[in-house]
Amino acid sequence: MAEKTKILFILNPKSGRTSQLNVPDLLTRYLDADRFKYQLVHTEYAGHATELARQGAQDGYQIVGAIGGDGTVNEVAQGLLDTSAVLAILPKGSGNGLARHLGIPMNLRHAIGIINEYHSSAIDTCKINGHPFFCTAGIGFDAYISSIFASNTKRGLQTYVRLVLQEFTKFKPQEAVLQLNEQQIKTKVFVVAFANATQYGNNAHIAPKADIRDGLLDVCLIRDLDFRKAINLSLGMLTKRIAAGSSAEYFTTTTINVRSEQNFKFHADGEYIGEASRFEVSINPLSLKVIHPKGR
Ligand SMILES: Nc1ncnc2c1ncn2[C@@H]1O[C@H](COP(=O)(O)OP(=O)(O)OP(=O)(O)O)[C@@H](O)[C@H]1O
Repeated sequence: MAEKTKILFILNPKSGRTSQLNVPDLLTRYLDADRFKYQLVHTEYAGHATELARQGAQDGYQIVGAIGGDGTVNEVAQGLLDTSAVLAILPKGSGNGLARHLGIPMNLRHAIGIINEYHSSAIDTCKINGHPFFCTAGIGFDAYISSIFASNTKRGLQTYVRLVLQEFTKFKPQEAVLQLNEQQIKTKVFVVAFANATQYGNNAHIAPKADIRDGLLDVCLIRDLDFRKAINLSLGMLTKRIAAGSSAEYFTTTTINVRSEQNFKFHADGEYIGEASRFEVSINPLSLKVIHPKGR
């Protein structure tokens, strides 16, 4: 009999839907026990998932599964960079941007079914000032919101929307210079989003044309926004029609540099990282293997 494939599942107990999900029970019932043997570990602090994933890959687990939201997926995926282990995602977060992009079902039973099929391929990975990201990163308003969100005791979509509405009028665009494709753009910046995947999570598609395997970053520049344009933009994100609107401009590139006189806050996969006045964002084509539904 063929040897079973070893999976290490890493669960973030603090992520998203904390409800009555009984992950051990779901894994026992629905993961194909003839094909896989697994171990389930819980994170104990922020950043722990990266250590666990790296150790798991070193210990010979062929698959390392992230059970959580984009923050957990980011941490696990970081630990798998430069290893041969394959990333699996069981979405349990509030946004689940990468899982949604890859067509992984939000229902955990069905997501386990995708692991059972074990169809995988490589995706691009990116870095912003050395911090890996796999879905989106950004400077400006989205990072400003993630910085407040990080210190909020309540998470979830409702909190996020409330913060956006509350903070929108307070936020002032800043001057910056963008350097990409031998082009220099000196402009006010409300948001610059760097997209590997199409969405922030929750089906908010900031870069509807982004292809996660094309070796290119999709850059979305929003110079300034009034309330009416912001509503249009939000609707555009949800209907994947943002590119047709006038508030957002799009570029594709392999590297982009941004500099400014003032600091910008920045995020990677929705997690607030800090502030800087210079940014280098780059892409490493097809550098991480991920399990996803066939054809995605
Ligand atoms: N045991 C832990 N205790 C406290 N924080 C943790 C723990 N494990 C992970 N974290 C942190 O929890 C944060 C949120 O995780 P995650 O992003 O997966 O959930 P989410 O915010 O609900 O989902 P999404 O990003 O999809 O909206 C991450 O910043 C991660 O570092």
